[in-house]
Amino acid sequence: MVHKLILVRHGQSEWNEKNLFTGWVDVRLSALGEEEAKKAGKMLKESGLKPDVLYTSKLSRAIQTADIALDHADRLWIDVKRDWRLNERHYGALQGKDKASTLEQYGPVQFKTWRRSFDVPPPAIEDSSEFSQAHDERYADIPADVIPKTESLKLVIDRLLPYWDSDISKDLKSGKTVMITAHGNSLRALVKTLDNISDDDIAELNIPTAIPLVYELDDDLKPIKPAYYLDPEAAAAGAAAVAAQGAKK
Ligand SMILES: O=C(O)[C@@H](CO)OP(=O)(O)O
Repeated sequence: MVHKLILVRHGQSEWNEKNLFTGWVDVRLSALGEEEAKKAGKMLKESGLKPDVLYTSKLSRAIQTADIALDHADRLWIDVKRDWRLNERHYGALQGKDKASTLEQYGPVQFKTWRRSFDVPPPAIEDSSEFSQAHDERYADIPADVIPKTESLKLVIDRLLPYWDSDISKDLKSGKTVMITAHGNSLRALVKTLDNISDDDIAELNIPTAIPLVYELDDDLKPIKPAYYLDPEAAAAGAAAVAAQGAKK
């Protein structure tokens, strides 16, 4: 049996537009992001893919993207599961900082290490920071010492894979088409695992906003062919724009 998995990064957020490190800060979609989500829904509908269940993070930009896209795909009614383990990578003390100024201040090597290295997390955020999630009620059921104060991609994989095993993979194996709307780095964590990408090579992988990425998986949930974007040209341009983000003012 072929198991279908659709990954969608949220549309452009207000902080993507402003070029700020975001992580767990709960910003909403920009007007462009809402448009991108609509397009994603239309692409889904045209493709004939029919998600049966939706997984999202606990962050509004992923939730909004899913709602808009599913509405335009006539699938707004499907079951939904939200979990913090699909959240964006926690960006630590970088949350709220301008990417271009950070690149200028720390230089390209440190900047890329913080953004794209596999296992180097940025400095931790203080609980007193206005951009900390230490007291955010949506995480009230998570033990305080489990709520991250910063994360590397490796730490994202460590928190995401148990959820993949306990929930997402079960729905896939039962024959459901699963759609996940999440974030640039939480999706990089998943793609790294599904495609078995090395710790070094993952640095060069960027996920564009709101273009569905489709996996066809075997019974062991291994890809039976390379995953494909529903709009490959737009995806390549979008991924290049993400890679170049720090350079923008
Ligand atoms: O700021 C962030 O949370 C992420 C995604 O928008 O940025 P980056 O692509 O720099 O990891």
